[in-house]
Amino acid sequence: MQEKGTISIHTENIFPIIKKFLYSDNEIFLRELVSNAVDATQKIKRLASLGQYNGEVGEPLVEVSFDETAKTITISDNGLGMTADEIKKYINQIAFSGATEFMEKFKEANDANEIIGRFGLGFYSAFMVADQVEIQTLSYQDGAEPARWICDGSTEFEISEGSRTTRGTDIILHVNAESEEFLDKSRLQQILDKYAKFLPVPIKFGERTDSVPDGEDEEGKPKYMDVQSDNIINETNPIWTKAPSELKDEDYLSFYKELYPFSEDPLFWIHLNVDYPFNLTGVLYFPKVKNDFDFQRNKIKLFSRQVFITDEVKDIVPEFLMLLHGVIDSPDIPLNVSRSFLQADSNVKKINTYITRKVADKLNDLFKADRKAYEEKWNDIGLFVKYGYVSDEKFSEKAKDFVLLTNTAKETFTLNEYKEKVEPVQTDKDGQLVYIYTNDPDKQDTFIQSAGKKGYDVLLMNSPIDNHFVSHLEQKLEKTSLKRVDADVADKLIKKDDAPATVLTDEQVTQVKAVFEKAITKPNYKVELESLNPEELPVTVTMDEFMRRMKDMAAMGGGGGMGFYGNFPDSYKVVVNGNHKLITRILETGDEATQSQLAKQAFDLALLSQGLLTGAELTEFVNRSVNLI
Ligand SMILES: Nc1ncnc2c1ncn2[C@@H]1O[C@H](COP(=O)(O)OP(=O)(O)OP(=O)(O)O)[C@@H](O)[C@H]1O
Repeated sequence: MQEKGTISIHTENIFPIIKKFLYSDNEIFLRELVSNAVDATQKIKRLASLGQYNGEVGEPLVEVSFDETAKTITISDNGLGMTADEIKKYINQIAFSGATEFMEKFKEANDANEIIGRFGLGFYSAFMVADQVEIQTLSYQDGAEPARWICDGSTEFEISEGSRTTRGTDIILHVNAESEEFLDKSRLQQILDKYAKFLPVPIKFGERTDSVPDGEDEEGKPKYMDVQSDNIINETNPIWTKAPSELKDEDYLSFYKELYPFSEDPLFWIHLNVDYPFNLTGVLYFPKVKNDFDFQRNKIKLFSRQVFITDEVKDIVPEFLMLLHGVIDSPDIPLNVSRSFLQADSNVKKINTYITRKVADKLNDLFKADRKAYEEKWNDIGLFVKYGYVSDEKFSEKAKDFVLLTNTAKETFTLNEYKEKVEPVQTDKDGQLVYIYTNDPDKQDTFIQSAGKKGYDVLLMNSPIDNHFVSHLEQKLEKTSLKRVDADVADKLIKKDDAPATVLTDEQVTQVKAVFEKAITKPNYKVELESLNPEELPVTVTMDEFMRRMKDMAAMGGGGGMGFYGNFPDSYKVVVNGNHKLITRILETGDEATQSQLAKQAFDLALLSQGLLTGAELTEFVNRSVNLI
């Protein structure tokens, strides 16, 4: 048997194009060829179970080997093999409808995966690294002859009698000059670790030597001997393929350690297992999250039938769950995913929804089953529960029952509990609930104390997500607004009817205002007299809640015209408590210098309590204080 022919595509120069285009991620040739080999061993098993093959199936095995001198890499399997006719059918007729279509489409393709996936060019990825590709194969079929196919990457091929004596296939790559990096043990090991670590069929790569006990020597000491065995690089039954009932916590933890050797133990995990309307298995872990968003991204590995595809799961896993670790395996996601595919695929959207639901259910279960343990974990999970609450409508719907609020006394509440707690005291005269929060309990301590005196509770909102969380709460909660504790003096944070009456006449108000305006030389500080509780501080410096939020958003790069606010200088309100006895003192001294000194001192004290007094102003304050005592 000897036959020469032309591969049936119409465009002569297609290989150079494939080669050039695919060059960037050429390591995937190994993934493609090993996957084909695995498929071949699984197919023979299936044929046997269907009664279409009566021979010995044996233990499936795929072997990857290389020869530095001959410059070859060989992928061998004991799968179903191919007859010469099958080679012609499956290998020669490239599995796409026509070269014209390919030529048309490749222009818009974004990456190699996209081309391979769309046109079924798995086998041909071999030409990314090889000048010449050879197949030696023997089919399982009765009376089959071994066949050999060789092709140099042009459209010319040759089929002849092969030399294989056992059922299965060898794919021999004659590695090209640019790809010699692959003729290296550790490089190949690395690629296999990446893509083949959890394949369902044993993958052999070289041999390993183990030292095993071998009785005792004359002196009674234990003896050891070296035993050679196949170096199997993969775990054929990783935990996500097993039923949760078969697994113990240790199994999940040790798998986690295997995936992320240097990480702390995860907080908990979710075993995913669904077969309708799409097929998906996996284990997602909740890591200990520090307050750094990006650092731990891309920790979820995506598999398709145990073949690693990518760790960029952006479109499959909801954005807010990108901090999770673990694996997802779905045969409904093709081996060669590309970004444009993922975005368009309806299964992907369903998977996304499913994962969101599972995560929400798990959190809800944890919360219900052991609230104390849940609260202890809140430090770590709070970040993504809040992230999910603000960014994902479906999640938010469920999370409203287990998202927690923490106050400055470190007590935690659900949204409902908190509402009940503060409703009696923190409802304003129009029936609007006002939640008060701090984002910096040290800096805002004076304000927190004042709010406390009025019986107000202060929430802690000092994580990176809290800016968004606050706005979102305001949208979600009925008749509720949130104010930072320093947005106004405590008396005015929540508008009530019982404001203390002013003791000053209009004329006195004007007089005091003038004193302060003269004493305060800083720009953008606007003086206002208010009639507050006499116990309150004589002067308080505040920044309007709305203005501050706009500026915060502008600082975080928020779009929608926020940049406009960023250009405003900070502007503050200087609230002078007209009912404080200091004001009476100011009015009583006729001496302008003393008036100014008292006003300055009170103003600086207000700045000082908020950490706003620094540099030369601070020195001046200290000197003035020394003079006063
Ligand atoms: N090791 C092998 N043993 C038996 N048949 C094989 C082997 N490798 C390839 N084949 C045959 O060649 C065909 C074409 O392989 P190729 O990798 O190009 O495409 P595919 O596996 O069908 O799709 P994909 O693009 O997903 O890899 C396979 O479907 C299979 O029939």
